[in-house]
Amino acid sequence: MGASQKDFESAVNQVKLLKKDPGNEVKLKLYALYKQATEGPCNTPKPGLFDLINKAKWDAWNALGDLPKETARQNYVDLVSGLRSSSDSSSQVKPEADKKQAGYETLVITSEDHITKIMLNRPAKKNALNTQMYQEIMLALEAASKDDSTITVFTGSGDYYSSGNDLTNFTDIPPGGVEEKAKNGAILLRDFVDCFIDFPKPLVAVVNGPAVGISVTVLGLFDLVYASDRATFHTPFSHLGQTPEGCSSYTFPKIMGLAKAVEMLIFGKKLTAGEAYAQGLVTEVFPDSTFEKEVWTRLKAYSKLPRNAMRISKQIIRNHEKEKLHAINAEESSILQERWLSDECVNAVMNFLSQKAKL
Ligand SMILES: CCCC/C=C/CC(=O)SCCNC(=O)CCNC(=O)[C@H](O)C(C)(C)COP(=O)(O)OP(=O)(O)OC[C@H]1O[C@@H](n2cnc3c(N)ncnc32)[C@H](O)[C@@H]1OP(=O)(O)O
Repeated sequence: MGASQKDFESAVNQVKLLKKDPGNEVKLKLYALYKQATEGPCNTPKPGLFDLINKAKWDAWNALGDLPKETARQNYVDLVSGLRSSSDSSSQVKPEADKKQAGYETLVITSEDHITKIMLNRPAKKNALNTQMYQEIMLALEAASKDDSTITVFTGSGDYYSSGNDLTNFTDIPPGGVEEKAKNGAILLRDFVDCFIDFPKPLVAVVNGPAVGISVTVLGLFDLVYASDRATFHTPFSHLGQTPEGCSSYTFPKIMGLAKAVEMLIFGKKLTAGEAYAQGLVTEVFPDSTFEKEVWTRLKAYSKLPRNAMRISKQIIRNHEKEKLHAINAEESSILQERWLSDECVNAVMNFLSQKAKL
């Protein structure tokens, strides 16, 4: 028998009493199930691109499609019951969690010296970007665009900058099947890259180690890229049956010339930091032993420059390309939507997942 209205109302009240913040992904699930259980399928207009929080809520609700109200009610009650038991058994907060800015689970965000630092924080998975991390990065960029920092910095925790898209993202198939999965992935990718195209302040990548896939391609949208001499830059798209994203089909040929861009984007040539510097993708390379010290000294000095002058200069330099970049991003995302359904891509991902294949 399904959950009664009373069970549902009691679960709604229990959510308010949870000892531990369940995180954004779970909160979105709760929101979507609540709306579905009380109002049925999503019936409101899609919020605008920059209304990130309401858009994330709308996407979550809309993703439930025609799920019956009774099932949504039951799923809500089950989810809350799971949260209650995990909240009760883990009320001792881990020291690491204390350091993180509230609300983020996959990132550590700090603000100091007028610099907002967004650190990718899944070191055990080489900072692979799962769905939650994509969403949190979009929220973090929106917040950084409005805070009082002058520059925003991305870096990775542990030995990697990032191993790119988390290939296990492909395993979580929604009720609408693989087509819906690919469609949602393309929407997420497009929204994610749009945030980088539109980011108004100087954006800096502190590439502390190897970078793979989408963590490399979006570098073409950054304003400074500092790399440790341990970093490498790898876009193994053909190996994965995939195609370029992050506007790299446009920015890479423009930055490094067609021949070198083809070597990376079609043939998957992995570049050392020195090669990436020679080809204009990296601004400067530092010895790993002094990387952090040198880079942060430099950035702290830059962060004292007048905020508005830097923002307006970025606008002048970048604005005339914005429309083109949005169009390229839309095209790359829609091509990838098809690619993700291809045998080539499915086989490559299965290969990674089954054998933990090294590229
Ligand atoms: C929705 C938007 C979609 C946008 C699309 C973007 C396209 C891309 O980004 S393509 C690039 C995708 N990335 C990869 O193909 C990299 C795959 N990973 C690897 O080849 C290797 O893991 C590595 C070379 C990065 C590191 O090798 P190493 O031997 O040093 O460490 P591992 O033992 O392999 O890794 C530790 C741990 O982390 C997991 N992991 C690492 N990278 C990923 C990843 N990209 N996706 C999922 N999981 C990853 C790895 O499986 C290990 O996990 P376990 O400890 O559980 O075995």
